[in-house]
Amino acid sequence: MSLESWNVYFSVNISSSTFDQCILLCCGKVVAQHNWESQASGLPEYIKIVEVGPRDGLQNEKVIVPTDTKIELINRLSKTGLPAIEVTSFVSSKWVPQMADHKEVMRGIERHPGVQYPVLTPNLKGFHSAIAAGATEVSVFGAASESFSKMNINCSIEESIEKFEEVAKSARNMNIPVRGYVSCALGCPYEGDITPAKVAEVSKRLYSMGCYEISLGDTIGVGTPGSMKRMLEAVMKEIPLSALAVHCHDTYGQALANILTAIQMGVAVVDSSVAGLGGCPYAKGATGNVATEDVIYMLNGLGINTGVNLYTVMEAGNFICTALNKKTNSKVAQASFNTGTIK
Ligand SMILES: CC(C)(COP(=O)([O-])OP(=O)([O-])OC[C@H]1O[C@@H](n2cnc3c(N)ncnc32)[C@H](O)[C@@H]1OP(=O)([O-])[O-])[C@@H](O)C(=O)NCCC(=O)NCCSC(=O)C[C@@](C)(O)CC(=O)[O-]
Repeated sequence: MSLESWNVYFSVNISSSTFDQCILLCCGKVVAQHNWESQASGLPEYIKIVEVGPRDGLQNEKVIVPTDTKIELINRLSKTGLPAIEVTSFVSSKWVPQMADHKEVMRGIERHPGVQYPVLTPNLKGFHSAIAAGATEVSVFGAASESFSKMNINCSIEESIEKFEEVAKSARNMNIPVRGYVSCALGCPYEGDITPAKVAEVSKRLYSMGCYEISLGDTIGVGTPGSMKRMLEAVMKEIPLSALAVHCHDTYGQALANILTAIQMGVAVVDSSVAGLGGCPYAKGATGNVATEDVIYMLNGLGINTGVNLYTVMEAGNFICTALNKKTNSKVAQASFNTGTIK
């Protein structure tokens, strides 16, 4: 067991300064192993994590989360090294009551240099409110399924594209970057299978209107590495790889495998949610996003840099789970709690 070979064993609590870099032993068991060799395997050297917990993670919570708790969560996440934290949605409070305090959250957070704080804006009304509240980046959110588009944003795909074009035009005039989501990229709660060609078509339209990045959402977590590969192959014919992100829910326990498939294909942006919180109010039964902790743990093991400190993300996860009185969905956090490495 030598330091050089990274077989470093810790029998004490996780050290925040070394957590991202080392092999970890809890109670005599190896729980993490850094493997520099895999950097030579053609995987991206850096993966950007887009933290969607404060928005996607909380939007489905039945009990309204106090605004101060949301702000505290975002402030904690801002100190973890995460490069992007999705803060809230400027949507109708009748549709998503949990996001009704969007202005207060946006105005209340501490912004850290180098961290992006995007917010969801489905239309011009949402865009103008977001900008007035201080947003400096927005996301439009479309779908590759007609039925989901109707259920989620009350309009057809075509109508949604028209609304997004208005947002994109205003954003361009104000130098505001726009991110684009394509939901149901691997399946729809109402229509079932969605063709990769449809995902590619909607993605191309969002990219052509100026979205700098297209996040491909497995909204209900039904995808597998096989369907992820087929979908990405279709989308990559239309959009540069550097403009693609994946957004995987973990309903069927496939999220990490799907993300690994995507990064093996060169995707270098991954959405995730602290403590695996989340779900879409218009995708019944879909569980949370892949947990940020679990993604970072996997990427650390592959020797891929994220710039994110796993320990402080686990602390933020612990904070929000305590506030919500629920158990974390992160396997990594669960394992760490069980072995007493985080209290
Ligand atoms: C899109 C709308 C607003 C259309 O809603 P609508 O009812 O069709 O809109 P409307 O233009 O007819 O307006 C109706 C009312 O909504 C208001 N309104 C209109 N626009 C806004 C706005 N931006 N912000 C606040 N209020 C708004 C408007 O002012 C009016 O108010 P009223 O006169 O009745 O008092 C509605 O359908 C809505 O809010 N949907 C919620 C969608 C949502 O947030 N879904 C969850 C996020 S998407 C997701 O989770 C998937 C993702 C991104 O994570 C990726 C993945 O996993 O796949």
